[in-house]
Amino acid sequence: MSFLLGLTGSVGMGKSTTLKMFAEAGCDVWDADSAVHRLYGPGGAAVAPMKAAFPEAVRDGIVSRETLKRMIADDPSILRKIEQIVHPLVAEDRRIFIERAKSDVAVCDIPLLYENGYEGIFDAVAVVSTDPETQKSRVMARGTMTEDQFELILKKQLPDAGKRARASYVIETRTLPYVREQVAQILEEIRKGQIHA
Ligand SMILES: CC(C)(COP(=O)(O)OP(=O)(O)OC[C@H]1O[C@@H](n2cnc3c(N)ncnc32)[C@H](O)[C@@H]1O)[C@@H](O)C(=O)NCCC(=O)NCCS
Ligand SMILES: Nc1ncnc2c1ncn2[C@@H]1O[C@H](COP(=O)(O)OP(=O)(O)OP(=O)(O)O)[C@@H](O)[C@H]1O
Repeated sequence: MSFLLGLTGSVGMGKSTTLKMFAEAGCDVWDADSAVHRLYGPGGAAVAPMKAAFPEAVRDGIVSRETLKRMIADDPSILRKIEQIVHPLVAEDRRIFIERAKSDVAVCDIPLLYENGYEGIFDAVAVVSTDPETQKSRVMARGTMTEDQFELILKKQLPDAGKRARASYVIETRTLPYVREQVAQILEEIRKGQIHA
């Protein structure tokens, strides 16, 4: 069985970028946003239930994130309904990954790890973090969210300080080489701990 490391952090803090570095270091990795993409895509398990709940958001057999974002902008309470449909399906996808993971350390990137109370699944949790100005400028530079959407998502998330306080490890996502260094250090620590356990 793999040592299970949870990876989280607020929107735009650098989860996906950091997860890639864990993968490059030999870890089996899984991420919730990609699972949502698969579930919304052709043949995805979320397509039928989403079509039943939000017919206008499903076209040509796929869930349109653009339409969802417009709908959420008009009525923010819709996000909660989407979550009720999507989160159990994401949890099942994650369970299968964990069951099949083969590397000594396996990493799951979950944006809402603390908000949804998933801490207990993991042996340790790493939080990616940077200052709020960098965070916002990264999200805005991506051009996929308006400022209002960013603020709405941010409000739904446990503040960065709370995440840092609960973390086993905090990864400062200042520069890419520095993140790589911290990833190597964490893996070394985990592996040492396993050997001495
Ligand atoms: C709102 C949607 C349409 C936005 O799509 P978009 O392609 O622009 O963004 P993407 O999915 O890549 O998410 C970007 C980031 O937003 C944050 N985020 C997304 N959904 C949520 C949510 N329900 N609550 C808080 N933060 C969220 C996360 O930090 C995530 O990494 C989409 O995220 C969605 O359908 N969310 C509901 C499913 C969900 O809760 N996903 C979160 C992981 S399980
Ligand atoms: N350590 C870093 N140094 C410099 N830029 C970074 C670093 N980490 C991430 N970035 C940049 O910040 C942006 C957001 O990073 P990333 O997509 O990894 O964040 P995320 O937390 O997965 O975002 P989301 O919550 O929206 O899914 C990207 O454009 C990425 O290139």
